[in-house]
Amino acid sequence: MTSTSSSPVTETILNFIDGSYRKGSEGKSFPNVNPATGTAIGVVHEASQADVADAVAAAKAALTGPWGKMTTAERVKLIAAVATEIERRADDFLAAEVADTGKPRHVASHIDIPRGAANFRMFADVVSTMPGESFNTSTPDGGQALNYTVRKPKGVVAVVCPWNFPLLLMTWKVGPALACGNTVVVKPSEETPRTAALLGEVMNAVGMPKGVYNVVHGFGPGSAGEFLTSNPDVDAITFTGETGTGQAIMQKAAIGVRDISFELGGKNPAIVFADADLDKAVEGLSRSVFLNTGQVCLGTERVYVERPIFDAFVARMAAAAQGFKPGVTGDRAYLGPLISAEHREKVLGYYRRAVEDGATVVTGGGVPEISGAEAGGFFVEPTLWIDVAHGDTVMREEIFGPCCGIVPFDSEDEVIALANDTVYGLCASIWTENMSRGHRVAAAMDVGVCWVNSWFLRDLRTAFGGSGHSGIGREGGVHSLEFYTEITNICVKL
Ligand SMILES: NC(=O)C1=CN([C@@H]2O[C@H](COP(=O)(O)OP(=O)(O)OC[C@H]3O[C@@H](n4cnc5c(N)ncnc54)[C@H](O)[C@@H]3O)[C@@H](O)[C@H]2O)C=CC1
Ligand SMILES: O=C(O)/C=C/C=C(\O)C(=O)O
Repeated sequence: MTSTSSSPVTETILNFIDGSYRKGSEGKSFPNVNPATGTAIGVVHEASQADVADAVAAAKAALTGPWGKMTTAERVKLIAAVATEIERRADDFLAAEVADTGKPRHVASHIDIPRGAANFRMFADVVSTMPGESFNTSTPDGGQALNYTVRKPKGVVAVVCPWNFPLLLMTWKVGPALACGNTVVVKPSEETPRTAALLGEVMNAVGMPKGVYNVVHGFGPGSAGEFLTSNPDVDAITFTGETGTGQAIMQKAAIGVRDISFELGGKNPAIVFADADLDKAVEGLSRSVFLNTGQVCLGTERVYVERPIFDAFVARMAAAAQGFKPGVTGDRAYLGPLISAEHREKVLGYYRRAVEDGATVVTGGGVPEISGAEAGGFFVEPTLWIDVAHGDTVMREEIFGPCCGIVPFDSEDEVIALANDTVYGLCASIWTENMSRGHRVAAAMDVGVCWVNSWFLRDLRTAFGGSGHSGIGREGGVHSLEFYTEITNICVKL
């Protein structure tokens, strides 16, 4: 990405290494495709192994340069300036994110871009107010010792990102990493390279020292992702994406015993009790199934509904689903495309599989008829299934599309067992007007995050992450400090 243009849509997208934009040293590039039209709209310069090594070396050197010598107050001021600059350039970030993902502008302008800024501002606050820990300790000779901790940055952090909320998920990691004094090398998804590249301009504009923030473009295996995660000068790896990719990265992290933080896939359940406020439940769950065209790790793909309201709920959800309009850009009800032709093929494979396994399609189930510029986009219909069995593939595997299976249940114990019977453990939502039940069932969910009568309601200070195949570790607020800092305990004999 050039540092001067304000029209990112047609730009060449470059790596950002040691404060400068660079082509890949091996001359390789790949197209950047707009998923809403299926057309190439840019060229991304792929980083070679040598480029990735340069980025890591720049990040390592920056740790002992002006960045490493800053006080916390100076560092936090710079981080807050990054947030302000993202806000000032919100239109550029919005254009870049919409071009890469095809998502509705109102989604990117209300979720992706503001969170990009908030992730820096919140972690600047957390680090400024970070308390230390101390203990007075009795010693064997009848005296006293004082134990206290100091936190230090871990070093060079590799940040490997997905394509569904590119700026949001990248800054969710870069914000705390920098606030804690680390340096980063970011590997954005090959599908969505623009906002990570654009953030380099922001870093230079606020005076971030060179080498603190670096971006390398490319793919996973045999490309920038693998080059980065296997570089021995990377001290820690934070990753959001597919569970299988997490396993591959974990193997690389084992060499050199590097720390990892993983936020992986999910097969998130929702439980709707008969006493739920149906309006609230349908509004919340249609958002959780269809927002971002279902490409949300927190999205709901299994809905359990208490039998007395099952038919009414299904009818209301079908009406809500039909309100999402794939391909109708500019309409408030616009349902964006899936990220790529390949991902659409994967989702359509699940659509076919559901029917083969005996599901009844309540609505959707295929590819919408679209004319005009969006005819080549990677759209699918919002889809709901009933008559799905617990063991069906579409009820067990993460699909990452705008679809879910809806299943009736008869008792609280039964539904808790069904909801928890998965290898994943990212999130759940419970819908009931009986708050004792809400608290009780929420606590029984084997997940990292459980919402009651809401979904994706985020307070950035809270612990965020998943258990089982959904991840390792928690980020958010002070929890991020556990991953992005190393503690030295100092024991002073008094
Ligand atoms: N937040 C989530 O839970 C997400 C889940 N997914 C799921 O994952 C599926 C595949 O999507 P992808 O974009 O291919 O996800 P992915 O997990 O393969 O890719 C995420 C990031 O990891 C990088 N990567 C891939 N393999 C790597 C390796 N061996 N070493 C280092 N880096 C590597 C990619 O280049 C990208 O930057 C989707 O169909 C969807 O079901 C995708 C994105 C986000
Ligand atoms: O709010 C967040 O921090 C994260 C939201 C979404 C995801 O993590 C995801 O879809 O991967």
